[in-house]
Amino acid sequence: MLALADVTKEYDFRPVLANVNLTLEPGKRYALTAPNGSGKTTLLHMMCGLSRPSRGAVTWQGKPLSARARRQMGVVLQQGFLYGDLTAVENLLFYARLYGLSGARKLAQDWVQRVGLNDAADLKVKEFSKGMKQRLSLARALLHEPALLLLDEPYDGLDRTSRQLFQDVLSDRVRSGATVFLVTHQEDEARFADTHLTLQYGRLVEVR
Ligand SMILES: Nc1ncnc2c1ncn2[C@@H]1O[C@H](COP(=O)(O)OP(=O)(O)OP(=O)(O)O)[C@@H](O)[C@H]1O
Repeated sequence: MLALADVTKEYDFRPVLANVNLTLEPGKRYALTAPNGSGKTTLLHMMCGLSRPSRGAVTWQGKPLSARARRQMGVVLQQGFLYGDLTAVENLLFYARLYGLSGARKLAQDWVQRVGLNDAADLKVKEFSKGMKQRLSLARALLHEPALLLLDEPYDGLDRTSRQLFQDVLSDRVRSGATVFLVTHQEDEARFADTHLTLQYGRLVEVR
């Protein structure tokens, strides 16, 4: 599926990532832990096509990242991609229609329930707490059943119940054959991964 070949990223000629090579496999969990400012978000943004490498290539099934490839991905990033003036259900409906999914309303309602937001289904998202927004972002990212899920510190600020919910939903997706790539500051989370990665001086290395 997604592969990075000799990917280097510089900001104003300052290297952040150097010659990163990575090939993701279906049905696997990856965790990336590394200190603040080491380039984790930068890497994730290149993986989902939000930013381009300075050198090297990001490919999907051997071809350059296209809009079609990006439809195979679900992302939970620091920016939630949610509309504050829409309710939880309306947000999911918006994305379901954007993806051209059939049974959009039922799907939106099911996902609101799946992430435990039933009581807040018709509340505007601007009235949501951070944890509620994160739950809705997870639902938004999974609506279209992506083959690859990329998450940037999804557990940040979540209570134990929300965290367990995330873990359950992610495990469920992996069992269905999806790949999960998780950036986290929580080393204990990395234990659940098939592959634990870190960044050292801009290079991606496996933690053994
Ligand atoms: N758009 C940008 N322009 C210039 N420099 C940037 C930009 N984005 C990130 N950087 C720099 O690149 C480096 C890596 O940033 P990045 O956000 O990828 O790190 P991170 O590992 O995700 O950090 P954190 O754990 O704090 O979220 C930092 O030094 C940061 O200042």
